[in-house]
Amino acid sequence: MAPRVLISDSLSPAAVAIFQERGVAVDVKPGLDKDELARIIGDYDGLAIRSATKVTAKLLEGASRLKVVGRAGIGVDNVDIPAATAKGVIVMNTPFGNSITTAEHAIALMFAVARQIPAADASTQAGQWEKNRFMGVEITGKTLGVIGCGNIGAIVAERALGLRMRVIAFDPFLSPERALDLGVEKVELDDLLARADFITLHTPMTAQTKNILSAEALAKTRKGVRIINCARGGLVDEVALRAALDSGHVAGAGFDVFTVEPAKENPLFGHPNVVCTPHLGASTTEAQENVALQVAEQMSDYLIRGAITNAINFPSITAEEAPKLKPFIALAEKLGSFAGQLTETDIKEVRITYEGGVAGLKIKALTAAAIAGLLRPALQDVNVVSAPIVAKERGIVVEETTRAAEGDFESLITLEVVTEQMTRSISGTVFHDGKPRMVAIKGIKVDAEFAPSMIYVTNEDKPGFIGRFASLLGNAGVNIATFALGRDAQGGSAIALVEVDGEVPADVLGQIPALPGVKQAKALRF
Ligand SMILES: NC(=O)C1=CN([C@@H]2O[C@H](COP(=O)(O)OP(=O)(O)OC[C@H]3O[C@@H](n4cnc5c(N)ncnc54)[C@H](O)[C@@H]3O)[C@@H](O)[C@H]2O)C=CC1
Ligand SMILES: O=C(O)CCC(=O)C(=O)O
Repeated sequence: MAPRVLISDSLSPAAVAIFQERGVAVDVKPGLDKDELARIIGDYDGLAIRSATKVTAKLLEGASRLKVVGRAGIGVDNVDIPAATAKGVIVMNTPFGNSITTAEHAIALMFAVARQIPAADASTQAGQWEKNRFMGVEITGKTLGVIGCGNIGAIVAERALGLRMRVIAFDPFLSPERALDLGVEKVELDDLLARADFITLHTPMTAQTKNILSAEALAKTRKGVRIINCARGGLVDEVALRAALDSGHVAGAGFDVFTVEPAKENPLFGHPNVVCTPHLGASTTEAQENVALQVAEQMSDYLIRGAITNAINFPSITAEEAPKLKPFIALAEKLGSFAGQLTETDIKEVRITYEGGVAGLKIKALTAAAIAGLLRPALQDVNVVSAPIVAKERGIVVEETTRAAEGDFESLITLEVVTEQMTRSISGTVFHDGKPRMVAIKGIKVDAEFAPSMIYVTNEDKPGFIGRFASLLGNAGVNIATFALGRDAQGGSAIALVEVDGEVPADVLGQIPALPGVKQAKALRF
């Protein structure tokens, strides 16, 4: 069945065409209320949104088929990422498609505030011709303080330099080299507050940036400063800003984003030196076409081919990598599953070694698959997206090593699982037939495929075991499909991996350890 996507916000129609071209069924239902959306979300594999749809933990509860949320835009603060991750839903955005447009909006607001253009327009069109009321300021030669100098902040900085402004930037992650390249001066926040004639915000909304322009920070700004916010409501304390505007300390503000949106009322509304737009930063035909095309391409690539681009909660996998990675993802998950089915105590550490060709693939995705397989016998709901977080929450240390091929295999994955009692290890590879195989357990060589129903036996390498074991299964009507054996030395420790048809009855499994020399017998399912 073709994957099905719901577009729940206003997206350019270009997205629909892309989904359909790629074989994804698509329904367009912008403006649903949260109950209506909750009622139908269970029918969809993908959800394409802008900023209006709120993807909450509650909505995700009913999203039984959902695999991907695609944000046609940058900020994903309307998506509960931890809840999506816990549910195994990939969240992707389009990090560049609307940056130029949003930067241009910030510059537009800066001019609008500097020259009070909206108020002057309203007055002129009302026939008032108030030439003396509107005295602006030049921006040439003024200092622009950019808070957050990433994609959009950097474009704003470039444009502002072109307008002959001086640009200073506060961004803890801006390297001195990048600052030099851009021609901006990297400064501390207090320095920026003290020096800037205009301040423009371009950070995401995080615990660190929330209220970054608090009452206290606003008090450190220059008298006559003008503040532009095209990033997120809540970066600036709106009540404190209104007070600073009323007192005349802040000369003007241009706001596109508000703490509560849609903003039907707001402390800033009604002040003569405030210019507001209804979150229009990304609203140009060009940007909307860019983000709609990009999100539809990314979501289709994931749903049809397993390629992951611009995911917030999973490493990227290109369309070329996806088919190469797929059999190794299956291998990693099955190796994890083998160890997980045998492990009954708390896991302390997981070490995964990637040797040869597989070491050149996206090992983060492989590790996530191995951990998902490992934890699933204990936690049914864990999946490739949520596994790394679940492991972290449980204090499991995960160590990855990559190296050149050392043994007989072009590619080899070895998983070691450390518990209080023991370290368990299993190695596997993928042969040219694309099927994952176990090639060593506890360092003992074997050659076995993963089958739906298997029995794993560890025993002493003594004559007679195979006959007695086969008779026990035969007498119980359990048919052996394949039988793989391995041992570390003649008369030493041996293992058997036996594929059987159908489930192994519990009473039959219970009789195996009573056979002479048998140490352990476990039924495994893959
Ligand atoms: N008004 C609108 O319609 C739009 C708003 N946006 C908003 O703009 C924001 C920025 O977008 P991009 O530039 O593409 O993101 P980006 O990730 O490229 O840049 C964000 C920058 O903020 C910096 N930053 C993070 N924490 C900081 C802190 N505590 N102090 C100072 N700087 C900090 C980062 O180092 C980074 O350089 C988005 O998160 C989104 O919320 C984006 C597009 C449209
Ligand atoms: O989709 C929109 O109109 C808002 C864009 C935005 O805020 C973002 O991309 O972060």
